[in-house]
Amino acid sequence: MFIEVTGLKKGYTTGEVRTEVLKGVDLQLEKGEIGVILGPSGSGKSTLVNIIGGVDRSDGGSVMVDGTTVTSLKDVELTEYRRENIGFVFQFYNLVPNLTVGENIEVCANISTAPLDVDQVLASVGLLDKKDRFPRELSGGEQQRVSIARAIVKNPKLLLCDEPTGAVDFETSRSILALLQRINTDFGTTILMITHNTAISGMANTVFRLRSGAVVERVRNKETLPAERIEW
Ligand SMILES: Nc1ncnc2c1ncn2[C@@H]1O[C@H](COP(=O)(O)OP(=O)(O)OP(=O)(O)O)[C@@H](O)[C@H]1O
Repeated sequence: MFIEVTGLKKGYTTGEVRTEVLKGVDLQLEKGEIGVILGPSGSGKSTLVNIIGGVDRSDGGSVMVDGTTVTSLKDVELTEYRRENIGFVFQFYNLVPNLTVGENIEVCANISTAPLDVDQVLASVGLLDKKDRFPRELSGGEQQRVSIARAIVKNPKLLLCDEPTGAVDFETSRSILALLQRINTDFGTTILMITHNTAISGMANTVFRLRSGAVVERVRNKETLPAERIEW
């Protein structure tokens, strides 16, 4: 199993109030698959994905990714794990405003041990002609494609997407999802994606429904839907 989350727990203490956010989450995903996490606001989706990606720590349980027990890593090892293996895509693109499109991607390529070619990655997201533009000169959908290029230039094993289509319209969403599907096929990248949109679950191999900090439903799709055929 490529991702194996077992009994994962996480809580936060604010003042004197303790909130248990993840109450024993189990989740498995095979290598090269697409997993979708659905769930209401506050159910713990981002917290779960942040722990899998090594940006947050759990209180209990374990996360294994490609044979590495992420939950046992020391801080320095966790940074290396994240840098070498994980690409992140967020709802709001988090591009550096005073760097060009090309430079935004090069920054990530430069800290990776085996990066892909920047121009090749830009071409694969259809933005080679925008390489010298600044993020503010691009549409929302184009900025999201830059942020996807930035995430994949280091050729990550795992791409974690937190509401990647949350800020764009229907047509742009479909093209972003089609791009993610193509990355999954072309590079064999395993993708775990958070969304509010149940229509997107058709493109997943496995759909996990999170409620109040636990996976309450797990659905395996026999066939996955091409993003172009998703409707909502
Ligand atoms: N650093 C933090 N300190 C305190 N509470 C936090 C922290 N991070 C998250 N929480 C709380 O944990 C709960 C789950 O948050 P999380 O962001 O994981 O949910 P989510 O399912 O991704 O929600 P959304 O769909 O709204 O993004 C929320 O109630 C949130 O307020």
